[in-house]
Amino acid sequence: MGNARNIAFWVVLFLLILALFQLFNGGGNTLQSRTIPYSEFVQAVKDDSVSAVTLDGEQVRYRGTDGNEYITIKPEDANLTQLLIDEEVPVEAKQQEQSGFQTFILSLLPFLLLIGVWIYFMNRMQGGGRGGAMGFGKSKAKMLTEKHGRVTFDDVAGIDEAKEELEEIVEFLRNPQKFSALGGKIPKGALLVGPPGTGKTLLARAIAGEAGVPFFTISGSDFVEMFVGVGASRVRDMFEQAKKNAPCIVFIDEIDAVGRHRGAGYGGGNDEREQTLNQLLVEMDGFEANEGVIIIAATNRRDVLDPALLRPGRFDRQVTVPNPDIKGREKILNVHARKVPLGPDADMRIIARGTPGFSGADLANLVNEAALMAARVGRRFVTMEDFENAKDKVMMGAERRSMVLTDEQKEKTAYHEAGHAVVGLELPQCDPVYKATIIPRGGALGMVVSLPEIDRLNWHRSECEEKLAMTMAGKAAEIIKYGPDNVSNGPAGDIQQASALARAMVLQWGMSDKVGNIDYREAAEGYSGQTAGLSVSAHTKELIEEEVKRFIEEAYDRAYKILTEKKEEWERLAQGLLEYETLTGDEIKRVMRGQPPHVEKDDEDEKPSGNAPSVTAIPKTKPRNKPVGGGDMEPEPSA
Ligand SMILES: Nc1ncnc2c1ncn2[C@@H]1O[C@H](COP(=O)(O)OP(=O)(O)OP(=O)(O)O)[C@@H](O)[C@H]1O
Ligand SMILES: [Zn+2]
Repeated sequence: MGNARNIAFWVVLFLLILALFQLFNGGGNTLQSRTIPYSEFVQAVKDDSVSAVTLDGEQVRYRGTDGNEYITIKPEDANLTQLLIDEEVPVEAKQQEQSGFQTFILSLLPFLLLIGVWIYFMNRMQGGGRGGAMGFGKSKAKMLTEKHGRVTFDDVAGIDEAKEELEEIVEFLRNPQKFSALGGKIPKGALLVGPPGTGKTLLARAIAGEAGVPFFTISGSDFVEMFVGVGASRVRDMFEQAKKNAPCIVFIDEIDAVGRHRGAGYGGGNDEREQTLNQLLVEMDGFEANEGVIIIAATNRRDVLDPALLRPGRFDRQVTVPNPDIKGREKILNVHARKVPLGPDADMRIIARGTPGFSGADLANLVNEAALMAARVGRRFVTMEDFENAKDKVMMGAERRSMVLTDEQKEKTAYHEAGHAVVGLELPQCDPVYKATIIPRGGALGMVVSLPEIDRLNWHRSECEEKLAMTMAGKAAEIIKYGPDNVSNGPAGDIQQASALARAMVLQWGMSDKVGNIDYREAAEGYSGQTAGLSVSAHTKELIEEEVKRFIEEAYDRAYKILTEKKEEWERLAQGLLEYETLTGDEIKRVMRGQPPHVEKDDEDEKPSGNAPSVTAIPKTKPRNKPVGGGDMEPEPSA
């Protein structure tokens, strides 16, 4: 019994009693008027015991100073007007005659109103809203059935291991008797762990869809209420509902909202949350695995969960749902592309290649954006170009064609981006340059995109060095072209990327022989005063700084050298970008050779840029590959 619900109940009851009291008190006034002889009325007027009179033909009503109402009939010969004037008695306008019934209803009005309010309140508390959210003590779980669209394993792609691990649950739900007859141990709960948007909800729904059982969904944060006891009673109610509908699946999203380590709460013990969590534990222990209720919870913070949740008999099965790899991305794209008409050139493999770090939800969004782009220009199918644009939009923000750039800014951007591209193409270990553009997008004035052919998990030092050189090429280009005095803040994004990569090389990956194979990241945090860190000698600190700087400076010099050697090609590419604004990998190569970017169909046999290079994201330390060279900052007025 939710406390809050009780309080509300008593408040409403109190109001009702108050209303009834009022009714019998005040109501009496209008209902009981006493009829008196006219002479008595005249006497009352003279005695000043009349507060006001109402005239209605022969009938005179008046309220006496005693609070009662009287009625009298004026005899024909009496001069009432004169009497009222003499005695200065105010006359009130004649009231609308009301039937007895109307009067009755009217007097009941406040009472009815209160009943209405009361019913509304009780309804809200008991979840009168059909299939919808339930209030206070009731679980807020929403039940999804096949009416809401059936989701099956076919709709979930790219996370095959996770699917396999959950197959067993589907089997069990389809045929609980078979399992219990064999005395097999059925998991009561499974915990899906993984970053946002990787399809945890989808997976849980697919289990329900495959097994053909109802699916209850609730978010951990729905249990968290300010009233003590409400969360716990919601948990209880949720389990009751689930048992009634067994076999079924209960999905608790963001379980960390309730499931945080007890005692390690925010700002010291949170009674309500702990009580809720305890209730959850009690309920999970309280039902038998073969009752057919399976609890699936999702979190991206396994580390904060209370260990009690992970004990056998609770969420003893843990399934990792990672971001998809390149193959997985292709499959997910295909799943979502089923719903849109594709142009003949649309190749999901290439898109998968260009979207490392994208989650399933990001990819779904990408396909949707591409379809919108096609619709906007009135095409009936979605082309590769739409996908490209959608990808750039998702990654970098929308194109800002309307942004006014001076010719000078445009030219500088063109030389800067051409610098990245030329160095990227020159260095063999950089990822292939896929595209260069000087159309502003998001916060960047232009960018060079390079795509790894496969997801890169490890990096050699020489590759890192080449990547650094490509990143620093933008700045080198600006200096060669405009001189050190005229370098802009354009390379700010590059410098940030280069610093992050160089630091990782030195502090984390042991790529500096001088610093050695020691992970100094914690110490580096100490630098910025965040943590005490472990103590590092002043000498080592200097060494680290020196080495980070050396990697970057050497990369810069390398880029500078390449650009001076390849000055002509670079110049041609910059001019080409100024003319065409966006060039693909093949077009870039042609323009650099001094050919027109677009070739006639018949000699288009070149495969997408062979072994050309590029800089891209720093592996693992960066969430998503931002185009290198990309993120060139737009000049900020103040910066
Ligand atoms: N593996 C996948 N296969 C197909 N579609 C996917 C996949 N992963 C995500 N999606 C798409 O992304 C949408 C959102 O995914 P979902 O809500 O299941 O992610 P989630 O992991 O539960 O995220 P969160 O942790 O933010 O709740 C899905 O409805 C689906 O369209
Ligand atoms: Zn740049």
